[in-house]
Amino acid sequence: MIQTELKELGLAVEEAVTAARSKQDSQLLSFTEPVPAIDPISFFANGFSFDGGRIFWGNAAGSLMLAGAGEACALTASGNNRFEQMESKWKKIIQEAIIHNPQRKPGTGPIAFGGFSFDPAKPVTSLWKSFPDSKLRIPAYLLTVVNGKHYLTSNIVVNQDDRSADIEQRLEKERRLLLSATTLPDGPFVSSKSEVEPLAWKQLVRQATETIKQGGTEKIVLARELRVQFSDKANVAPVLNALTDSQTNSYIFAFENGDDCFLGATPERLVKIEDKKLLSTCLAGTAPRGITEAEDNRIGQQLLTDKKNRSEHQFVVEMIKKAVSACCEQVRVPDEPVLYPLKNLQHLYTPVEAVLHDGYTILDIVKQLHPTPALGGLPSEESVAFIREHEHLDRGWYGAPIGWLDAFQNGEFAVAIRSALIQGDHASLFAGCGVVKDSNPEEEYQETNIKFTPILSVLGGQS
Ligand SMILES: C=C(O[C@H]1C=CC=C(C(=O)O)[C@@H]1O)C(=O)O
Ligand SMILES: [Mg+2]
Repeated sequence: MIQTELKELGLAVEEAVTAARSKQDSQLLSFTEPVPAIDPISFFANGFSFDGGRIFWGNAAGSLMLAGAGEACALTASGNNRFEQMESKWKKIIQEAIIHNPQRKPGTGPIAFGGFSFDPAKPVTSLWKSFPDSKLRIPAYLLTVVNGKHYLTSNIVVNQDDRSADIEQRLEKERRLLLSATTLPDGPFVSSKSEVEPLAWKQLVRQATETIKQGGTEKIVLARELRVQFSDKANVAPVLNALTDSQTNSYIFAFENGDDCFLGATPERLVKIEDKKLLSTCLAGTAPRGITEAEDNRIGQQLLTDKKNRSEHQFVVEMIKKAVSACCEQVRVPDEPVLYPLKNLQHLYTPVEAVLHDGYTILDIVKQLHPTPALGGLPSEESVAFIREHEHLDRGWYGAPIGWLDAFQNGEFAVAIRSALIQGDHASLFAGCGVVKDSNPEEEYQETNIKFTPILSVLGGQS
């Protein structure tokens, strides 16, 4: 990584042009500076015409928001060693980049933002055709809001025959557009919806419980799809706005790839790393919220002591604890879960804290953890094989890691659930649930219905 001294953007562009000419190859310049406050959703809305697509991230704590427009570079990787491929591609980009980022705040500078498919061994259908096994994008422009401060990072690929003055002119125009105030367009409205094969899905839950009872597998997470049609082409920015307003305690994410956009509001952190400190989350076991406080408390207390939900949860705790212990020291995991309340439902929640051993990166941890038994099952290989063979669904990026990493070994990935893939005037919504030996198909079906609610309601559908 070539770090430049504090300087003006124009001088940094000249330095990058000189570097491109001397190595006779393109040069990535990443320039970060503080900017006046702007709503990240307005920034996202302003970026609609930028090639490649837009990204959005709001962490569950509300302390970090990212909005990106355009694509400076894209990293893709496929197959079983996609995490390792990504790691080496990312390292190479960072090593060769010219980076001007004096304040080095997490989530600023050249970040790689994107996601992975749930299972690279499952054949891809036309539904997910524009989403590869994994893709991380360095956005052309990135707005980072960290602890209330706003930073703009411009990532520019400079070619050897570029002229500094032309680049500066283009940057000025695009930055002005992105940072201007805007009014959000109207959100989508659902004109019709259809559940994909609900009866066959309940039958599959029955089959999974039978398989579990025969031994060898203890938990299998099954998911299903709900398709919705909009009255018009859907605008994404107002959907993100509604998710941010309505889904507290959740990560709000969006990855737009060409004309398609995958977005959602997930409560499930996979891993966060900041200054070597690791946080992970065990989240599994579900109940609805009550209407009155008394009813809510009663449902919560029942959830905390319910045998079936506790077993669903415990499989996740044991697996995450083991995976984290392999790469970390000072691993701390409470003995008992607590409740994690969301707008429409509540979960059993156990946080995991640890300190990362030297030599490990966030992608190593993502590889170790994905899929946790909250999305795959236990044992992992057998449950994923069952899903691959029997589930009538192309999960695509649903249920898989989505997030970002920066050049300073910080990053955060969530598990992409409570999500939808928007494709013009229609969308597919996804929801799943942990099936254990005493799961009841009708109850699991109802659980997935509640899990559709947060995303369905912001898409303009009935809840
Ligand atoms: C698979 C999903 O939820 C997982 C996360 C939390 C609780 C779960 C459950 O109780 O079944 C699931 O394991 C989903 O929302 O699509
Ligand atoms: Mg469940």
